[in-house]
Amino acid sequence: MSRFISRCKKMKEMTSFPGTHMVILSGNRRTGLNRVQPISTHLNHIMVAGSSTGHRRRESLIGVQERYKWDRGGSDDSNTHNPTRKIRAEANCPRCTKDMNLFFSNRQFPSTTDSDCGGGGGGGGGGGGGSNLDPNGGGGESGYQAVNLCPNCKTAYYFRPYNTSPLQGTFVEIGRVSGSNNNGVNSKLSRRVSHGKDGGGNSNSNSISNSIKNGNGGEDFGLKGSASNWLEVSLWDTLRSYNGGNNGEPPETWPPPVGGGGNGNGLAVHTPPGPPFAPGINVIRAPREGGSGGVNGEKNTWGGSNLGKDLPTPKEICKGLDKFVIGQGRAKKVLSVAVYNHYKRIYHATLPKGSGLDSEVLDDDEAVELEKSNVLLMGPTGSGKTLLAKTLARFVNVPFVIADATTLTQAGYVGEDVESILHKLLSAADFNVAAAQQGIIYIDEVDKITKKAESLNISRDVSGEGIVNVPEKGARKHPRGDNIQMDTKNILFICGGAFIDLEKTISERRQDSSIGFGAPIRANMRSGRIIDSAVTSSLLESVESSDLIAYGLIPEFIGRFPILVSLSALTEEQLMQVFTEPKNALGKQYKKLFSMNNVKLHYTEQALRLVAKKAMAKNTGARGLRALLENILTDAMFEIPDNKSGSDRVDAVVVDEESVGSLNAPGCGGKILRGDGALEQYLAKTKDSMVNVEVAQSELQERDSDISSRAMSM
Ligand SMILES: Nc1ncnc2c1ncn2[C@@H]1O[C@H](COP(=O)(O)OP(=O)(O)OP(=O)(O)O)[C@@H](O)[C@H]1O
Repeated sequence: MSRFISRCKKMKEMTSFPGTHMVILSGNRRTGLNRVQPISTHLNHIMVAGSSTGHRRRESLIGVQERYKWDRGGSDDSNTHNPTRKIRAEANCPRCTKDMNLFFSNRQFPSTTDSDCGGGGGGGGGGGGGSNLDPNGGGGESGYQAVNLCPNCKTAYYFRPYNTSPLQGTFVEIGRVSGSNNNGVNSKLSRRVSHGKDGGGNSNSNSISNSIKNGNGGEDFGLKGSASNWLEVSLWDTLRSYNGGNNGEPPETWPPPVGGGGNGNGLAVHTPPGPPFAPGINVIRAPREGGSGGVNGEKNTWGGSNLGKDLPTPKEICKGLDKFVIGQGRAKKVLSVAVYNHYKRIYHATLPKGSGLDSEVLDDDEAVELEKSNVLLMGPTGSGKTLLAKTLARFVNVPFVIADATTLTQAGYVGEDVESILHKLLSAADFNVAAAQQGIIYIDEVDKITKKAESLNISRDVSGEGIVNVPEKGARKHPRGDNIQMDTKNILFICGGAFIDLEKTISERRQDSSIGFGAPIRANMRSGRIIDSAVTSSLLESVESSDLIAYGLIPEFIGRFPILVSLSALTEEQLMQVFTEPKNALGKQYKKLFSMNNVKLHYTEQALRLVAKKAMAKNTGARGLRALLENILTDAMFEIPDNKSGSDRVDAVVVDEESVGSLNAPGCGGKILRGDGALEQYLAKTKDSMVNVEVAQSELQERDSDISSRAMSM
């Protein structure tokens, strides 16, 4: 019981942490020390230097200036009509979310929103950098005045603000520093950006600045004017256009959005990969190296709430699922809505209140906090629970991992624990913490752990809310190792289980309906007869939390899963469809495998039906199909790689009824056809024999009718 409770509580813990992901700063200009309202783990704290409004403010900021040794560039604090404020914000790195200092000046802020903004402008050093980067000696037009380097993941950014309250702007990722030189931008980075003219000062930084400015054939595409269009690249539109000829399903590998990579400007425009950035914050990613993966080989485009308004609608998601999953119409619908709502909720939480950006939300609703809705899938083995969860993750382009509830342990036991599952998720996200924090974790076999519950031993506070420290190296106990903090608030948990005989528990609850539905089921149960699968499905559709508690799951755990979805066992017809129809159909997979040896693979319809019947008899659903097919084809797969020629060459492998055998006995396996044109000859022959069978049958019918008419006339 204790281990079970503990496991459940861990899951509960993981599903309940709150967290903040906002990237918007709100400044309080009157104090001169702008602090972020409690909204951001990404931009935590802001300080402003240089002011036109009084000594108190200036004094309070001197310390800040000295502390960070800001280069004042071309600004003149005494020029009260044209002041430039230099700003340091404590932020979280858009890539790894760890703390970093963000330096910039206000000189690019629009005057309408910031009346004391003016010309001039210098820059500050960021992270490990620290120099005036304005190529025009501090008064240039680029708007990039400082390199900000994340001390943790060594990613270098420019930050270009365009509004102060709330602070909004653009992170421009310059690249990532490899090696151990943290003192600014190292040679790798400088090589990548070395096209610019040297404006003096720190040469690396200057060339970075200039390369961004001049990267597009010397034109300043530097995030003014056209930049806003440039930044409004829609990931989903990109996806759609990318998939123009691909029927709208998600790509195997997500493409860099339009404008990235090869557009000549040396930068890829990406929706940020991780934290749910509000519309006011953009991230422009550095170009990929080698054409795939991120700068360090990692995937650098993630979706989730970053899709914003381009998040596919439930109908679009459902339509996409249809391409991969046979049947399960109701489950697809419920899941599409759940996933859509999940990421919509995260996206809306990032919108600055009262900014007008969240205009769809009525004022009265602003105080309403939306809770996460994790999903519990109930259905027999091989009905598509895991497949649905995996395909959903693919559609919204978030990292996905599968864990097994039976191996979930409390710390100290052998097996997986919360930290290792989260580490897996991090790994699936290429260690992009922010992306992992929006990933999907599928926990299989949650029904199995109920029976193992032994005694109550709670090692963690069940209502515990906070951040999970995930050891960087993935080991569970890693006292001296570095930890990566992960907030589980926005991780979507989908749990699955077969819940064998749950229908009986449901039917017991419904026993008050002594006439109609409940009665025949109880009669069946009393007589020990198997409940018809259609009746089972209907019962499971009416499952309630109380049924699951009666079944053995603990209430606290069930409480975390407001969305209950049942899946039905696939019918024979649907199992046949699984062979041929889905995008990644089993039949197609084996055909591909054989084609790699230049061998054709042919299944007859009767053979597939027989395989489906066998899977039904074994109660393994679609999961059993692969094992059956594998058995049938093993000998052929053993044979075909030995390359032969002429009449010995394997032309094709045919799977017919004989290959499959009978319900209880194996068949002879795939038939190997040798020699050129062997398959055509086989098909012609079987067509002939099928025609012959049809002729024989019609002759038989004629004879029968002849006999009956003769009988009538007698
Ligand atoms: N509805 C379906 N449509 C298409 N393929 C399916 C479907 N259900 C299962 N499959 C196939 O069967 C395999 C196993 O399915 P899946 O892992 O999703 O089953 P499950 O319901 O999660 O089973 P288990 O409870 O045993 O984990 C998948 O790889 C998939 O190819």
